[in-house]
Amino acid sequence: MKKIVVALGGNAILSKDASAKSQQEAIKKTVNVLVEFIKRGHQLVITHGNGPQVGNLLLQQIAESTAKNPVMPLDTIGAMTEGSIGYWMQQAFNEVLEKENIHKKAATIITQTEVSADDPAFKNPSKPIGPFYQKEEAEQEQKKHPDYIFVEDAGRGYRRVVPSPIPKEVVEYPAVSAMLKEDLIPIAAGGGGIPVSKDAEGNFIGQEAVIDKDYGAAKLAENIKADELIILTAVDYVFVNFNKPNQSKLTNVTVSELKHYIAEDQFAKGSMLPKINAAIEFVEKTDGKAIITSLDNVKQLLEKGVGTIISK
Ligand SMILES: Nc1ncnc2c1ncn2[C@@H]1O[C@H](COP(=O)(O)OP(=O)(O)O)[C@@H](O)[C@H]1O
Ligand SMILES: NC(=O)OP(=O)(O)O
Repeated sequence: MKKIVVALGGNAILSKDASAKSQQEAIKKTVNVLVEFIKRGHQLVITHGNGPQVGNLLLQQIAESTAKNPVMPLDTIGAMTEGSIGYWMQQAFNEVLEKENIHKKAATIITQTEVSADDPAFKNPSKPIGPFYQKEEAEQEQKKHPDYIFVEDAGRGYRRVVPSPIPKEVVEYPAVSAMLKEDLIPIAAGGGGIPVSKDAEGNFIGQEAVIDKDYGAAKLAENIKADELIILTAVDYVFVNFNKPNQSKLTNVTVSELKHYIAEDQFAKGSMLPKINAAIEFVEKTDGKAIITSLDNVKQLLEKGVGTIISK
């Protein structure tokens, strides 16, 4: 039995259609795969992204806001998406667990993640949120919101970027550990957790930011002393020379080999690099392993250890 934190990428929740129904359907498919970990006796903690959802909800709020019904700050919108995605996920899990006759329950913890108020990320927004825009659409949006920053996102279009500070600690990690002791399945640190930092009195205050869920998952895995961090995305393996004729997959790789590949610029900044950095962070700080693979490959991973496996 292993204690495993799984970080779910965008395709596990959202395809092209952002309706609630469509996201719930995608989550049901995802959960049908994740239940394989439970069937094999592992303890599972689920973390998920919220980049599209947090940006979409903010746009909805801006469109309908009035003085009496103001737009919420990003930390609060982050909490709302942790709630909505967590709700979809726990409902899907509990349905599958019941069907499979497994006497366990999943539940969501609205999780805060402590960050430093003077993290340099606040002056250098890098986390893409919300929808993709064509170049002309992004220019129109920029005119409407002169303070926003739009960047090209890994060849997929333009997106707004917001600050994404590095997690220092997942505030509610003891609640996650307590749930595991009770044989429950926690859904926690969704969207990396709500970014908070301490004020002069030592009280937490929300920050206008969105944490990278892979960094949030790595910190949670470290905090709860997990055996494995599994980052599920759209590719079965991490590759060197990705999308080039000499592309080759990484199966078993060490942290020092990965650092060498980072120096060669092998991993795209807005997509694979944060996953690699999160994996390195977890492996360096613990005795655990990190795995990067796809949701489609989970059975192969469980049966044959197929995927990119990162160790010290
Ligand atoms: N070296 C690489 N090896 C594998 N995939 C890479 C590499 N560089 C960039 N990628 C891309 O990164 C993507 C994963 O990042 P992203 O789509 O942002 O993740 P998420 O699943 O969290 O939404 C992969 O699907 C792939 O297209
Ligand atoms: N918070 C976060 O990293 O979300 P995405 O993975 O959806 O971008």
